Amino acid sequence: MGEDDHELAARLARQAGDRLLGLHSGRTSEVDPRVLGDAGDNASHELLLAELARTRPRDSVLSEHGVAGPPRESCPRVWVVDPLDGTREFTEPGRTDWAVHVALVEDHAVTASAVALPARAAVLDTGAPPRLPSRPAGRPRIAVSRSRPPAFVDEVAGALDAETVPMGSAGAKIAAVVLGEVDAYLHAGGQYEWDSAAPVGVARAAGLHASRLDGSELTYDRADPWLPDLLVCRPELADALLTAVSRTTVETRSEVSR
Ligand SMILES: Nc1ncnc2c1ncn2[C@@H]1O[C@H](COP(=O)(O)O)[C@@H](OP(=O)(O)O)[C@H]1O
Repeated sequence: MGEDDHELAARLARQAGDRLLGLHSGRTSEVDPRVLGDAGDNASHELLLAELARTRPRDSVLSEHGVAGPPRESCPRVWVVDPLDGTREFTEPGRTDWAVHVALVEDHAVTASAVALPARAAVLDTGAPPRLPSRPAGRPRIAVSRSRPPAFVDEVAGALDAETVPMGSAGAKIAAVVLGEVDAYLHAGGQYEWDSAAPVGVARAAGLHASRLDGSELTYDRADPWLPDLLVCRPELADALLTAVSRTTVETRSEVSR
């Protein structure tokens, strides 16, 4: 029997990650970060699209950098991929908070996915999700964007006496929750389906809570891929975090600001 969808997602995320690491090893200090970031986005995107066309020719693909395969509207299986999440961090020497996302979406839900963290030599996938470690004693830790931390998070952190942990890449932040390095990831103000589909699939498979900030379902493969806010956290913190978010006075959503 050939690879199942979980195995395929994991293999493609790993291979794309290896290709990205290869670009790092050929780097010289003179390389313009924007050129390196674009080279990474393109190389990973091309690898993922070529392999998906070869192994799943009847499926549709929605990538941050383009679409492929049959039209999404008529296709029951859609791969939602982010070839390089955390492009900025990828270009900064020594950082490990960047990722490759590969997710299969059926009926608006993620049914198989993988997140590669190439600089940590790790791939998390829905076929063999990691076991959530028990939470260490101490204040809760909330991962937030290092470049665009949402203003309301300080209010939420205050309500839970939590500390915030700035980090790049939605995939790296959700992986940090899955691996027990932080307890939650909060985001608002803008994102697209490819930023969260694969890591949310892995988080759910590992038993974590994942939702919009109002507690509603995260749904994928919609006509408009804009998906501006989310909460991923340990299940025991979900009620407290959703309540704290609902009580914030700072604007939590900016659906019009893309
Ligand atoms: N306000 C916003 N609008 C659109 N995309 C956003 C955004 N804030 C974060 N993102 C995207 O979400 C991903 C993680 O962001 P962050 O590191 O700030 O947490 C990044 O994806 P890419 O690196 O694939 O572009 C970033 O572009």
